[in-house]
Amino acid sequence: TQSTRPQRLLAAVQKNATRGDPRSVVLAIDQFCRQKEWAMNVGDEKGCILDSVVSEVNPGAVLELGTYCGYSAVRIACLLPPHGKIITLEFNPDNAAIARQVIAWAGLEEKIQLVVGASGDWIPKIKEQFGVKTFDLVFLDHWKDRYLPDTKLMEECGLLREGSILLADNVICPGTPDYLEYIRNSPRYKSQYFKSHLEYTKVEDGLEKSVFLG
Ligand SMILES: CCCNc1ncnc2c1ncn2[C@@H]1O[C@H](/C=C/CNC(=O)c2cc(-c3ccc(F)cc3)cc(O)c2O)[C@@H](O)[C@H]1O
Ligand SMILES: [Mg+2]
Repeated sequence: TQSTRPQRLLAAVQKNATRGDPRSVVLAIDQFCRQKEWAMNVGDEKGCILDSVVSEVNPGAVLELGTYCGYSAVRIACLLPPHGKIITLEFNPDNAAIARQVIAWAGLEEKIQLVVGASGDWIPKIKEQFGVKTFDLVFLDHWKDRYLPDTKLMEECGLLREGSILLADNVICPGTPDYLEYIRNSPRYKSQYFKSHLEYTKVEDGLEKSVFLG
């Protein structure tokens, strides 16, 4: 039977990356996506911007919406401080199964909590289920029309504190117009656009970094 792209991406990690070496996993995925098949990972160029934001925030608690194959969860997790953790939500069980194996190959199972389910269902339950008070950093990379409703839900559920950082992928391509309009005009956020390119291409895209002001 025909394999899926996530399955072929995982095979490339297992073939080309060193077990327990997260940076070799990131490199193997980027090389696979550049040389073999494009896939919707945040990628190496926007990944460097993600790295700089993670390093600056030095987060103890990170939430990621949309794990896909685990590329950004691995990239974030290898920059976390010793007790830092990332909770990543993925509602497609096939993608979650691949991501779990990518995360295991990187040796980051202790730092990354992969939860299979929809963000809308899980955001209201995170506090009680995972003993998280608020998130220092949220990385949004799931369906683009869900960035805004999920941001409002995170506000309502008290998951954001003064100084929490939201970092959103794809605000240009595919685009998240309603989210951008809200976040850039809300007095409760201070936003900054980081111009870059769609992963593995020359097409414009970028990340929007927003600080919640409380
Ligand atoms: C109930 C839906 C909302 N809640 C959700 N909760 C948990 N996981 C969710 C999710 N939505 C989607 N997901 C998962 O995130 C992933 C989806 C990500 C969507 N991303 C994109 O569409 C995307 C698309 C592009 C893209 C850009 C240009 C192009 F020509 C083609 C594609 C580039 C990107 O960087 C992208 O992130 C999947 O694994 C999906 O199962
Ligand atoms: Mg993306």
